[in-house]
Amino acid sequence: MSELFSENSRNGITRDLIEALFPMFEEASAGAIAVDRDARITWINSSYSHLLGLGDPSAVIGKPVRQVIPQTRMPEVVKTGKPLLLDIMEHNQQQLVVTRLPFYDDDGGIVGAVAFVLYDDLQPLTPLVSKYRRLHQDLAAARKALAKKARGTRYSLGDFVGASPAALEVKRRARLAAGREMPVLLLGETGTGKEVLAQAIHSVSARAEKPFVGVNVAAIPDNLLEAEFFGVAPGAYTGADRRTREGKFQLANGGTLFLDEVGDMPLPLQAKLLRALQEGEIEPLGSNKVSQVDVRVIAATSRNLEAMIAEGDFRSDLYYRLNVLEIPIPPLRDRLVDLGVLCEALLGEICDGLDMRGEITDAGVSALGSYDWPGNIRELRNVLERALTMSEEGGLLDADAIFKVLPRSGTRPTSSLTPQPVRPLSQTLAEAEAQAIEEALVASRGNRTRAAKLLGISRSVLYEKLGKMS
Ligand SMILES: Nc1ncnc2c1ncn2[C@@H]1O[C@H](COP(=O)(O)OP(=O)(O)OP(=O)(O)O)[C@@H](O)[C@H]1O
Repeated sequence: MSELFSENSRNGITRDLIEALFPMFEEASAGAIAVDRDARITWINSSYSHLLGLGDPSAVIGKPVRQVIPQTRMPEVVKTGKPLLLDIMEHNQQQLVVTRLPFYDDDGGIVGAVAFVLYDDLQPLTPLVSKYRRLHQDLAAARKALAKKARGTRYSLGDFVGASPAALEVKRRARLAAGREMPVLLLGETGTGKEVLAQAIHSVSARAEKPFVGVNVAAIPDNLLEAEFFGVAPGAYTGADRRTREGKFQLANGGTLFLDEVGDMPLPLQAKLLRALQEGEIEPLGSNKVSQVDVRVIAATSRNLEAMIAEGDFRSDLYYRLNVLEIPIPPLRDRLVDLGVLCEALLGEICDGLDMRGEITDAGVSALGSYDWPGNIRELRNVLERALTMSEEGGLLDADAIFKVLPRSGTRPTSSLTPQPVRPLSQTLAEAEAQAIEEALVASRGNRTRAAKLLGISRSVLYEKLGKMS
């Protein structure tokens, strides 16, 4: 401590208080350092010198702090006299959360500055930051939903983002579907935007002012599905409500019923659904009265219904009834050219209502293109959200930021249930290395200097490795 405050700056009650508090801060932090008014190191504690990987801490005393910690902003604090209360600093590829405070002599002149490393690992903060962002997103989504409440939908056709020929074809068919009353079948992997599209079709159809009701068949236990779809008559079974419970068909009357994951519907219910669609009438559970409903059905599935029909798991008559207009939605990996516009739209959504910007560089977009996106746009959104949470560049995502959060595998993850043959370690390592190099080259658009930098190796080592790979 004696080295920290000079003799003439140690007077006064404030100074005493600071001196009393200092050991507590120092102990609670992951490291502390002080500089004089010329930003030269006057003191560094052992935990910080250990964290920075310095051999002998006394060897750095008197040195300009930038010489030892290139990214530090202590010179700025000494110069402006303004504290930097929470800052993220990178040192040797490690992110540190730092607080820097100036200190003054009794005449108000700046004597130097002190810094505390509050966290030497951002990981513990991730849940907090994510939670904060999620709350803001929920708020923004709730506001958006309220604005669209009259329509009962959150999405319109403009929300299905994409300018590739495949995406434009999807939108063309959706517009066609909106203008007609026929049933629509949306086919696509998980996260490709089936629900976005179903809501969009409804919101530009003649039924737009009527309810849009969605039901995910896969999410409801089989024994509850019938009640969920067709409702329950009062006292239908022991313990049933005395009042009528409306099913999704009644709730959607006049509007659109979106049947998500229709391929997961058990066969007995398929028969009842077919009747409801053919006759336009439903029979609530425990009732012997049928009632008329006017519902337009949009169904969706990620399963191969034709294969299910061949196996006897899906009724072909129901399939033909649902599949009057089919809209196949391509997986993201088949329309990678849309990555740029999708990122722009998703980053805008993620940052909506937050005091931050979210942007991605061209190299960041190329890095995203090296992955095959089994979870499609939902997964893309999650990756961007994670990258923003971890980003240090004020929300600008470059290839480094993307690779930090992108799942390692460039191909679909193989099922853990499928035992993989054990191979020599050298072979596995060589493959992993080749993949990392490929990813770096994709991210750098073939620029080898940049690729080497991304990989943290010299250009010559990269050339040597490329030579061995070819
Ligand atoms: N074309 C798109 N443009 C913009 N955002 C999209 C697009 N497709 C999907 N999304 C976003 O991806 C997420 C998943 O979309 P959605 O729920 O519609 O997918 P889904 O195909 O219905 O998935 P699942 O089959 O798992 O229910 C949502 O956050 C949605 O906003």
